[in-house]
Amino acid sequence: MTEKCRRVAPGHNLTGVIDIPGDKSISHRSVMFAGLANSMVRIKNYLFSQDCLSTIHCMKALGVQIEQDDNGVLYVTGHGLEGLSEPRDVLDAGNSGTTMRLLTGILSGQKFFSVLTGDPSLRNRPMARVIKPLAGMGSQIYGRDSSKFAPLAILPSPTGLAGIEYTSPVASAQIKSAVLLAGLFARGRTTVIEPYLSRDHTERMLETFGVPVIRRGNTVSIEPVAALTAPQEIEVPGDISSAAFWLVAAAIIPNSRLTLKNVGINPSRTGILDVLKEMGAAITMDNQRWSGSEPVADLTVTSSSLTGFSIGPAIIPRLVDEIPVLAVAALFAQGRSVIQGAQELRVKETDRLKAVTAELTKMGAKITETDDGLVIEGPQPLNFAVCQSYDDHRMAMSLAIAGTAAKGVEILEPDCVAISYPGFYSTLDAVSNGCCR
Ligand SMILES: O=C(O)C1=C[C@@H](OP(=O)(O)O)[C@@H](O)[C@H](O)C1
Ligand SMILES: C=C(OP(=O)(O)O)C(=O)O
Repeated sequence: MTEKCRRVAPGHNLTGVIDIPGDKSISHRSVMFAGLANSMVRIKNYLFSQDCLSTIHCMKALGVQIEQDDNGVLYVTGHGLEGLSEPRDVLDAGNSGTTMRLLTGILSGQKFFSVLTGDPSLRNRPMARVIKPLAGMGSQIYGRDSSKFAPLAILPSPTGLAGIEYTSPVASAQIKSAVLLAGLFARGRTTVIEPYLSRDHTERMLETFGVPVIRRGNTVSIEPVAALTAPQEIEVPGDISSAAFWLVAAAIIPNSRLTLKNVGINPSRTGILDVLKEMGAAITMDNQRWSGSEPVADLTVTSSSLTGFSIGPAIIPRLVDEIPVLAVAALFAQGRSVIQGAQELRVKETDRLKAVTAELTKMGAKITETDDGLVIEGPQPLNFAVCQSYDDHRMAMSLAIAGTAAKGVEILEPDCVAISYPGFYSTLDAVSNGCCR
């Protein structure tokens, strides 16, 4: 049953231990890569959220065998790099930009016709950013409005794909990954150069599947291989973007202490830890270990007094999805916080700069939207408000944390949290009542 609105009560001293659900980016990639290999891969801690279910559905429609056992372990059996088959229907990426853009890279290297679509939000997100480099490799992709938007029709390339050296104007792991995945089907070397390093899960997973990857700063190159060599098992680390809500909540709500288990701490994702620590947050890291090619740790955060921060374009790719909740942290910090270079937020599930400004203003925040960021004056007295999530999961969860830390909030269209974090509200209830373990 879908809820029209959800009331979140003010909370105090959040305590407990939270098992952080699997990383969304790595979950998508694990099923895509395993689907291009030719022996069964066991995937543990896969994120069964709506976005990652979209990836499973699309890969199944492309002929990959995917089964799940009662413990939530996935068993994925592909038929090799040339083993995908023409889907009998339109592929639906739902709300997931990652599914659509990465699949566009894979599909542009196939010898069959396919069409990719998504929900109204995804059909409004820019796709020319992947079509342009892929067309440069010889792929044939057509989209709505002069190939700016989905639905996308992908035809077999008459010439086959050729490697490219592509300098991306945007630091985007989705663009980089789409080009590298197409590179698996291309003649010669494929290179992507980014202005700043975006998350590098694709590079790490390429290596796990036996593809030699050459990396120098923000430049990455691969050569095609005859076949991917699959690991027997992938264990997906917990998602630091989901952990971020609890990091901020425990940092700003007095007398809180939360331990977050099994969080991915890949350096291309840990911008949120750097900024919170610079603000004065008390965060410790224990039990550092490896989960395959990805580093993980348990994080403990206790409440403390915070000060404002100032961040610019270099760190944005390392915390791009955490900016809405970082804006919430800024509401509780002494002094001004400034975020610059975050124009990419305008092309996410909704325009997140606009949405954060509009909704936190309703709660009494002093926040100004700039062309590429936000300026937030903290701390201000905050009030209860009815706020819109814009059906954007990160907006809904950020508003829930703001309401918990302030005087409560009523969130419209609250169910979208299931896009990346289906158990979010039950975990919030549990830590608010101190009964999370
Ligand atoms: O590659 C990925 O898994 C992702 C990359 C980021 O998008 P961009 O590549 O558009 O920056 C991020 O916002 C998204 O949630 C997941
Ligand atoms: C932007 C996001 O995801 P995607 O681009 O995959 O829709 C997100 O999870 O915040």
